[in-house]
Amino acid sequence: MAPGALVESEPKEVIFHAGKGAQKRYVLSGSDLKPTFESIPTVDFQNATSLDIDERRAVAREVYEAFTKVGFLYAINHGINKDLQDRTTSVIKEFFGLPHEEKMKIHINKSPVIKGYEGYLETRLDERTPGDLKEAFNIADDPYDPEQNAPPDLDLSTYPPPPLNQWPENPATFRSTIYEYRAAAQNFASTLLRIIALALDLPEDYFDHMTSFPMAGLRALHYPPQPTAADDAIGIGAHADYSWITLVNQLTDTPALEVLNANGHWVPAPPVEGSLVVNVGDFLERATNDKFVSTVHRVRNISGRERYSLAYFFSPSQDVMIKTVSTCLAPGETAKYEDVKAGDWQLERLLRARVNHPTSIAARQRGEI
Ligand SMILES: O=C(O)CCC(=O)C(=O)O
Ligand SMILES: [Fe+2]
Repeated sequence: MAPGALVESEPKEVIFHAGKGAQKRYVLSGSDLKPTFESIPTVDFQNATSLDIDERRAVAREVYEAFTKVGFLYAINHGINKDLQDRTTSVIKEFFGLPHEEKMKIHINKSPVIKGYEGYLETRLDERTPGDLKEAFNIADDPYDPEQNAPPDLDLSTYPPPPLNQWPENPATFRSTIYEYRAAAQNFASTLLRIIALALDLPEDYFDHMTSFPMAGLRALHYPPQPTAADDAIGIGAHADYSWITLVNQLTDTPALEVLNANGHWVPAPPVEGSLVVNVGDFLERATNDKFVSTVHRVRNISGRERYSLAYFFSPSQDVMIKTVSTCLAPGETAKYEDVKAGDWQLERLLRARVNHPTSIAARQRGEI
């Protein structure tokens, strides 16, 4: 290269998956730079359930700031205790350490709702890579799992016949521990829903109806170390979440999560002991007419160490209509999005992201995706 030639150290655009498919964001520099975040704020939820409304409102103001400007926050004092976190980390590590054939017994292709074990390179969010360098275990809302206490009047006709979730035989305490964690995460999500309602100037119980049998999924993840900074390697390609909110527990101290700011720069979100990463998903972005941002993120494990994490995706019950919240529209302003049924919208996105799954192939043949 000639002396003085420009060295392109960063790609000029970032490609990510959000909404209906691949989108682009330009990487800005110099005078093009916009005001945007450079770090992830921390919000203390100690007072989120205080008996004093002013204290609850103070938490809501911080959540409003974080969700409008960043779309991500670190939550502390979220109520998931260290003992449960340690036991959860331990069963997850043990599960991923099982022989491949053992994990394949519960492969997602055996579940009509794409739940169970998913191996390395099976998803590919970034088409420039061979696939996402991670393995995962997924569960979702499943009325046939007694631990989920489905309401007696739930319309089962919207669910395929059992089995939906698939559980490994080992470790023996895997299922009970994962359900214990799910209950704790759901508890915090319910608190958060009330704080979000306050932040949007709504009655605190405004979103409570969404939780009668929420689409609450858990996804345990294992990312092996990837070759340092290789462009064609990624743990999970850049994407926005199809959830209402996501709670990510970075189970170990391995940094790898990165969040995209408005300038197309990646801001690290390293593990902070005792915290959960909370991010806005596409449903909440839609309902707030883009006031809260469903921010793009990715996982790149260049630490040289194994990384484990556990994401809890909270979405409303299947039959809830996602409508624009009135307080998010200025007088005369119209909603950017049409109303959608939560279950239909989520399923479509799930199927699009798993092109080779039998349920996706069948939906494509019927022209549904
Ligand atoms: O592992 C993480 O930190 C994040 C995972 C994630 O973004 C996802 O599963 O949607
Ligand atoms: Fe995500």
